[in-house]
Amino acid sequence: ARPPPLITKPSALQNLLAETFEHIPDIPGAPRVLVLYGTEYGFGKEVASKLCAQLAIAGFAPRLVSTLHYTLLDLRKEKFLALVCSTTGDGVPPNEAADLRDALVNNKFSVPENCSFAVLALGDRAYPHFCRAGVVFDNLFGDQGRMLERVDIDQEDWPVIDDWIESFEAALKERTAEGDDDDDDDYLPPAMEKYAQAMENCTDARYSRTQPFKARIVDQALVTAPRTGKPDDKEVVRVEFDIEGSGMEYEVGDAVGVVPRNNSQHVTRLLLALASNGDEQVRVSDKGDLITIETALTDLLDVKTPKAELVVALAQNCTDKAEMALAKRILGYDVLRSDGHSASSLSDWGKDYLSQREVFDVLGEFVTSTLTPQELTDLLRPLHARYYSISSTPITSPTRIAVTVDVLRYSMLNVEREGVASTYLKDRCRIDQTEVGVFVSKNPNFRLPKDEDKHVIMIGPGTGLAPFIAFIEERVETEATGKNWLFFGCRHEKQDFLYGDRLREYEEAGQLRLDTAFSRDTDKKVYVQQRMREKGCELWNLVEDGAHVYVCGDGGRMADDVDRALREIIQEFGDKSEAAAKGYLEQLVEDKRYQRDVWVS
Ligand SMILES: Cc1cc2nc3c(=O)[nH]c(=O)nc-3n(C[C@H](O)[C@H](O)[C@H](O)COP(=O)(O)O)c2cc1C
Repeated sequence: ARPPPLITKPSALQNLLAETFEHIPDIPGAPRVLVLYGTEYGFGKEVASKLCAQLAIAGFAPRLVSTLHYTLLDLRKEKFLALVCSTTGDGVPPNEAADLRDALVNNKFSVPENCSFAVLALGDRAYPHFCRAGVVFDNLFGDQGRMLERVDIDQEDWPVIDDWIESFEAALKERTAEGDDDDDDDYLPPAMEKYAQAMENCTDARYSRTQPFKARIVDQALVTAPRTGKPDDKEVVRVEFDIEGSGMEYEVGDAVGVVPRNNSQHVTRLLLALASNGDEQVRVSDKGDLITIETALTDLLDVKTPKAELVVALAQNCTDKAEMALAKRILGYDVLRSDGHSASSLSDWGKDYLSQREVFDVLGEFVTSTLTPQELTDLLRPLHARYYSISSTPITSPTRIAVTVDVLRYSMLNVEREGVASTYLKDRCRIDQTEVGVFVSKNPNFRLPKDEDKHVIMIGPGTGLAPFIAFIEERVETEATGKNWLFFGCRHEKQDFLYGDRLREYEEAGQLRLDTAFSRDTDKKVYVQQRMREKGCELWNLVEDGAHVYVCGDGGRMADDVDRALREIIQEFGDKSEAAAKGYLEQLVEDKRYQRDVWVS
């Protein structure tokens, strides 16, 4: 799992929407609502624009403003405020929202009592600090005016976003209805006409999850040794896409979004469970086209991860006592007497239970319950794009994008399971035959130094090596004079030393300093952070000499361990107190000399 969808070029529709609501006039009788957004890649603005459109239709006068252009003190004049804010970097607000956050902190300012606000936080669960920027704003705003609980959005989960928009609108209506008698229910801002027309005429030019570029697979090669059948086998594959003619551009450090397709065997078994032949027509969203259930299950829906709502629906029409009891245990309440429980609530036991099962397993537990194809469609999550760090450089491959994919296969409840996108790319795509939907996802917080004489220190165990193979290639191609130093780790040198030969060649040519930690080849387990500590003095000297430090890979233990090792090295060799070492590292982050691209697997 990786970084987010990039809106490479804002679509004509998006521009128009944004323009419309940036200049909306004050309209007598229409309550003003300030819609602030903080975005790095444009999704926040897209969501905020949609919110404005819905509010305008509902008779409000929304004003769309970037957090960059908003003066904190003006909040005293607002009655209603919605903030849509994404999280970027290593859990920080987008650049354009950083000043507003600082202003709130420095002035100890919270939203005044007379202003009702709500926060929609955008993020991605694959990151360790899920939706942290939205959480921070929600806390800083204080408790006085909060009209709705904050909602945290995982990737582009439009159904949840739409629900939030609906709740926000309902809360506004409730508040403006009280004592407001000049409400004009028929009011529609004149600009909406332009908007409606644009909706019809507009062709969306960007590449995104919903409109990816169809890229042919031109290479696919294993970069680990062939599998031996042992439980700790690793299987990593390099896949190359041809993006010629797409107009897409990328830089090293960027990621590519891959739109996967589900395994047809998994689709078939769900169709069998529904007693469907796959041809029934369904709509995946209210405004979506009619498509067959087979297409919906193959291309648009997550057929693995069950939601609580699925259990609720199955419990509502099952006829067996044991099944009802199971539902009650999973949900923590009896669906026939919901007692105010929300459809998405689960007991702790239920969370654990569902986390170990796929949709098909859950259907199998409720055999007396039947769902129609449309009902199941409504109960499944959208199929998300998966993001992979790019392992090629446009200097040598401007029309090809390579990714390094860890193929996910595991056993759960004694059944063999597999990841969606990784097995799609490895097992179900063919060189020169398959076209895969892709789009570039910019990552401006993970960039090589512009100055080629700066040193770079890269820490990337496992598939965390993926972007660094491109970093190194680019530095070699551009004949960068700064040093390149890589810390790599994996379990076994012979089995899973990705790109081992290539890295050794760079090392032998004097283009790379390589330190490796093969954790299971020795009696005592050894990891990259130990190698860093062993070389602490040299590492410190290079950092003092202006080196940029990069970490990529598992954001769980590895990223924390590496961070701790860096602080200890700064403390010991820089002769600093613990607090001073922490401050030194924070300054490196501020100066964009310590950049991390980490995810939770
Ligand atoms: C480099 C990078 C870092 C990110 N870091 C986080 C993070 O720490 N926490 C999180 O919840 N989401 C993170 N995301 C995901 C974005 O918040 C999410 O994709 C969001 O929809 C992007 O919205 P925007 O286009 O308005 O910036 C990150 C995305 C990128 C590209």
